[in-house]
Amino acid sequence: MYAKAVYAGGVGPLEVFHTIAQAAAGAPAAVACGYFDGLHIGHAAVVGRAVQRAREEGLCAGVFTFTRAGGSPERKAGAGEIVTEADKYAILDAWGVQRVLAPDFSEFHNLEPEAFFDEVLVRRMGARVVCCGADFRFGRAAAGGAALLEKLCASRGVALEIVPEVLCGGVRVSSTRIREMLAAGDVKEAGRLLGRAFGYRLTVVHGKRLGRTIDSPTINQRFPKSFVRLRHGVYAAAAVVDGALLPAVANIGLRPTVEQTDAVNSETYIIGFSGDLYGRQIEVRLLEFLRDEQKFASVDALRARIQADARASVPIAKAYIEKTGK
Ligand SMILES: Cc1cc2nc3c(=O)[nH]c(=O)nc-3n(C[C@H](O)[C@H](O)[C@H](O)COP(=O)(O)O)c2cc1C
Ligand SMILES: Nc1ncnc2c1ncn2[C@@H]1O[C@H](COP(=O)(O)OP(=O)(O)O)[C@@H](O)[C@H]1O
Repeated sequence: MYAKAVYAGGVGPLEVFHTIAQAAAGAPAAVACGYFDGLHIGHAAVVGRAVQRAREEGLCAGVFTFTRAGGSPERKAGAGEIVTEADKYAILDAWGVQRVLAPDFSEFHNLEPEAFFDEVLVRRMGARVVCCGADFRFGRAAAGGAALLEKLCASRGVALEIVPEVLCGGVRVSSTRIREMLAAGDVKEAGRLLGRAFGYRLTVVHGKRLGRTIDSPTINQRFPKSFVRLRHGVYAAAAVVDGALLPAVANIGLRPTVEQTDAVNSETYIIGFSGDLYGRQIEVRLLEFLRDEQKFASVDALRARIQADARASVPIAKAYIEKTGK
């Protein structure tokens, strides 16, 4: 695993450290803390406060988060990830974050809360300001909460901002709520809680070379094993190619008409596009659920249905592209 990566974009290059041990002692910073799966509008409020405090006080805008390959806090066990790790950094970058420390959970889960605060937040991240949500837990066995954090911040001269919960429809915005919506195919509602359309940027891999023969070439993308569960079926979609948003239609599922597999595939026909996208990272955004995946009696029936799906998607995708502007 690489220790440090630099992403371009945002206000400057974003530095990402993947181990605590290799993160050099940081410049004075305002640090947002959390797992931040999905980077929804509640997370945007917490990270946004750190970015704003950093700008006002001449500090570095930092985020402490973590990965879960080697273990997971109990309350997050088994929950699929709403954003891939790479997308998480890209979004934080766009939000104006400059420095991320994202070790694996296994590297710090045994630290006592005081050690976590002093060694990780203050020394490695240079925290002068800490921003988190009211339910932030830290330290071994999640022993530390807001009250202890307040005490530690006060005794070390660190400012603390506990950012109030963000509500949508009177209910707290949460990653759990978004996962439930995605499992039900409700990508529109999930998009409301995310503050952007739900999507993923993944590498385009080779498929069966069948799409091109039925007038609907599709980019095939494989979800990471840890990814959130999506309702299988066909979605109105948009794809980002060379910075342009294009109307598309996507099938998420197992393609029972042409295959027997348990590997979930994302296949997207980009309407009106032609070109070679193999090996590229392409972002697909799901806008609206159209229908369930079906096993068709013939490839001809599948071909006709995909053309009808594309026609159904176009007005939805065009309206989205017009509204989003790019
Ligand atoms: C809009 C759309 C809808 C689809 N719906 C189904 C479906 O209901 N059932 C199915 O078995 N495959 C479905 N597929 C997947 C096709 O089987 C697949 O795209 C086609 O076989 C081409 O495969 P290839 O990309 O490997 O060449 C759909 C694909 C698209 C783009
Ligand atoms: N309009 C389009 N939408 C999606 N992919 C396209 C389009 N036009 C060309 N392509 C290219 O064709 C490939 C898909 O063709 P297809 O016959 O479905 O083959 P595969 O078996 O690799 O899915 C894509 O990976 C991409 O490189």
